[in-house]
Amino acid sequence: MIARRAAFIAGTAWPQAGAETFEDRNPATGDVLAVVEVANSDIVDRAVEAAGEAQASWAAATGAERGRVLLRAAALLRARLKDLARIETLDTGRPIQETEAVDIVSGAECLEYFGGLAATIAGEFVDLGKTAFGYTRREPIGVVAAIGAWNYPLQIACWKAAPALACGNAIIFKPAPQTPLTALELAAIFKEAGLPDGLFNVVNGFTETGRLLVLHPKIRKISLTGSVPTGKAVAMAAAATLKRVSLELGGKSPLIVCEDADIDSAVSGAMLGNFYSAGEICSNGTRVFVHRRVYDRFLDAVKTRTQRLTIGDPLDPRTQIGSLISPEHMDKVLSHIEAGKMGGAELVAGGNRRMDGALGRGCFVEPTIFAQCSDAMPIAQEEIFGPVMAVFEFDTEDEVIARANATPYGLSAAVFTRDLARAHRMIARLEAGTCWINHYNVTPIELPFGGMKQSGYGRENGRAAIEHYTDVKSVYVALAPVESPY
Ligand SMILES: NC(=O)C1=CN([C@@H]2O[C@H](COP(=O)(O)OP(=O)(O)OC[C@H]3O[C@@H](n4cnc5c(N)ncnc54)[C@H](O)[C@@H]3O)[C@@H](O)[C@H]2O)C=CC1
Repeated sequence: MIARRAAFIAGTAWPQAGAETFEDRNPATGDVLAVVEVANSDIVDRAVEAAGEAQASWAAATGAERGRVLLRAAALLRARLKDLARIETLDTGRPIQETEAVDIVSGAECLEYFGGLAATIAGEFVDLGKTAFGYTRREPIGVVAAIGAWNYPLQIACWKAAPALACGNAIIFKPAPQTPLTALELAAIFKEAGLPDGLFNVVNGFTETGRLLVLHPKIRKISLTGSVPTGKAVAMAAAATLKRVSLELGGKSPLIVCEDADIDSAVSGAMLGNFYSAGEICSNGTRVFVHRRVYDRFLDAVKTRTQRLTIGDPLDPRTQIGSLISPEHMDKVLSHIEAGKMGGAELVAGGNRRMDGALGRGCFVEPTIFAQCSDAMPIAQEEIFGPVMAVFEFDTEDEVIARANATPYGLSAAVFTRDLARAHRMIARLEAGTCWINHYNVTPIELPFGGMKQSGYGRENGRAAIEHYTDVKSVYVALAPVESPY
């Protein structure tokens, strides 16, 4: 029997009589995994009410008390890693070798990091001379809502919930409709870890449910992971109530391979930055700029290693490239590949949907490399969010920096070189919020993550996240009688 999944509010499943529903499918097979209730305005109101009721006493708890709950939740995530990774693989189509190695671990690390940090969240003392001093308090914002994308559902839920809860807020999370399952598992884990009811709620649905959250007068902040057009719509709608907004959006990031780079490492970085999760990663380095002197060597190596990748059943531990998220998304990716073929780029590897055997039931696309790309081609400008690498030649440092920055996005960038002075010089000139030197797509929780330009604003992870989940209250304390002209 296919499970029916309701919202999770005030510590319990919250079914809704007569609710509109949608089917959540495994994209690798087309099988229905669950029937999910769409949260309407009554459900969203109920979630906001539950969150508001719970938040005051959570804010009054000490940071250490809040941190202990997050640490217990992290331990439960680690204990259930295999089960959670399996659910994530069924829901996203991503290989089990990825979900077991990254998703659940990253979620647990985030809860551990902010669990540890919770007791250190503090304001500052300000000396104002003999007659006064001041201090600031870092106070929770109140009820916050977070809206997720479908590529890393559990990780996104943890990256938003951990700092929000550590700072004393209550949170309402809306997963992407393609991947509703693991947020509900996380809700159950929080409850088991002792998180008071009402502090972590889950509502499901599409754009309309998201809009209800963004417009709700009692929600004080929105954190979105999604596409650039959604980010703009959310920022505009949030202006009606002047909500605070954090946006983690898309990108078309540059990965630069200098002539003195370790080419094997650069190839590994470019493959990680284009084919991991079948390319469904916002920070991917989809524009690979290679110095003319090492261009052929790089291209030969990346072609050979890409053609060896194993496409297959996401549940098979040997599979390296799984299914894309949905037939609609696959069609979009395939049309970008067609545009690449028609637009004059040289197809070096891949370029097709895989239909053999059981793969025909899913959304499997070969890892694809285009070479001899020019900056004006659509595949060089549009975010594809699939396994498509575009390779460009360059001659000079100034030239490649200008070309790398010539995009409305600014999420990530990387430089591969053995000359560390050059690496730092180039990184300082690149317009991107998250950068790597001689690596790609590693995102340790300790480092802030986020974008510049149209890739969004606000930061997740690191101490920087605390600023985005707290308000600052300034307090002036007089130590002498009030001097007044009246
Ligand atoms: N920078 C980052 O951290 C990441 C960014 N992304 C970006 O996300 C995109 C892919 O994810 P999708 O789920 O297709 O993005 P999307 O923008 O279509 O949807 C994201 C979420 O927003 C909700 N939503 C859509 N319209 C809304 C509205 N008007 N008001 C409120 N909520 C709304 C959706 O239901 C979903 O939960 C890519 O462009 C990718 O670059 C994905 C992962 C990480």
